[in-house]
Amino acid sequence: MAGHYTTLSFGCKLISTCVHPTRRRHFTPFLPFHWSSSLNTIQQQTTVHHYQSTNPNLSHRFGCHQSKPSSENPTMESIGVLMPAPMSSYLEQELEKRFNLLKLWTVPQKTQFLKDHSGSIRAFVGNAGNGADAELIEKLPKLEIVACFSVGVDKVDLNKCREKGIRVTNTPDVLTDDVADLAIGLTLAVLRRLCECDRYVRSGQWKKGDYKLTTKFTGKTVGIIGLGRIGKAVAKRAEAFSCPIAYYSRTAKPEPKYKYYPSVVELASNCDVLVVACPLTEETRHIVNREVIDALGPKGVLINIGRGPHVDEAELVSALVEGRLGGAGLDVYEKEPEVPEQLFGLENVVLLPHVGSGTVETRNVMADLVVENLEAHFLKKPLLTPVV
Ligand SMILES: O=CC(=O)O
Repeated sequence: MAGHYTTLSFGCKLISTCVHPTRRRHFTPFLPFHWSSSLNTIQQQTTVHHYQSTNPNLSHRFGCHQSKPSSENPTMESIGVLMPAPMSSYLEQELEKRFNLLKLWTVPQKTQFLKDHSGSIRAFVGNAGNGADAELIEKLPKLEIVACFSVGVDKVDLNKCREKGIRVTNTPDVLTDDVADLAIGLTLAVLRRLCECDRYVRSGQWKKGDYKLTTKFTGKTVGIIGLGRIGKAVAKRAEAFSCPIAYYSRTAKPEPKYKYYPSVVELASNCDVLVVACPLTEETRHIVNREVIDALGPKGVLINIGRGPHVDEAELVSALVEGRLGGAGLDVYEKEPEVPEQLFGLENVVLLPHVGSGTVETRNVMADLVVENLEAHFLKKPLLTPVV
């Protein structure tokens, strides 16, 4: 390792992946002037997203009143908003207040239902697992906007949307902290065997002897693929654990504290934690392949909080089973909710059910953002977080 990295040597390597919205800016529209001064004060103490929310919890926190929803926009009630699967009861409730919410999962004859309502469906709400592919988009001739209840838009056919002039929004920023927190949580869980220790206590094994020694996190080198919002948030947290930070991205960033590597293999060879903080695209599919896994080696740990297809899962499984990789903390998988069963018996692996942004607080703010993007669109105002 170059520079200050050369002085450090560790008994363990870590790789982490996460998704991030590379092209999104911090959004500040609709911020009333009187908020600005209170936000400035709050920002000195904590991370605050400049986002005017109808979420009463946030309104209370920011000392401002809740904005009025649908009553001001009665014409919106006839707009059909299609939701393919349950995502958040709060989101459903807020959409139902404003629009004609059509819950596809509640109807048995889905094809007929889509035909019957294709004349009124002008919006689609997707999430990480439920997107709008070309086939669905073709079935909805009146579709104007796809609002994703997720930061990742890999399940939406963006080209088709561009071609048809359909707008697309996502929920960046508001989930960054949770996803980055989870990356650190998974890292600690794998290195310190937190889940295995918990099982040890619950099964009564502690009475027969102490748990074995584990691996220290503080000071390990964390490598990040893609230094976007989530990548930077992971880096910031890892810095608090005195971890040197290294990263890969298409071009070097003005982050002199962090060591840049021009390839993922080089990064994996030179770090203990590798964070793939890039969106899932054709370019980043299987960005963690056999070569990267081998470069990480038997003391390395892969943490994936991005998308399953960032990693060649078959290669990952065989590397873990054969002991060619030190461990893995996974929140995402190639064919969710299917998880390779070969991983179930491995104590150096921690498996989560895609819960990166899954806190009540964050999901409610994400829901507000979905609703406000839809409202902005139908009121012909600028979208808060446009992708297309
Ligand atoms: O995976 C979750 C998201 O993209 O928000």
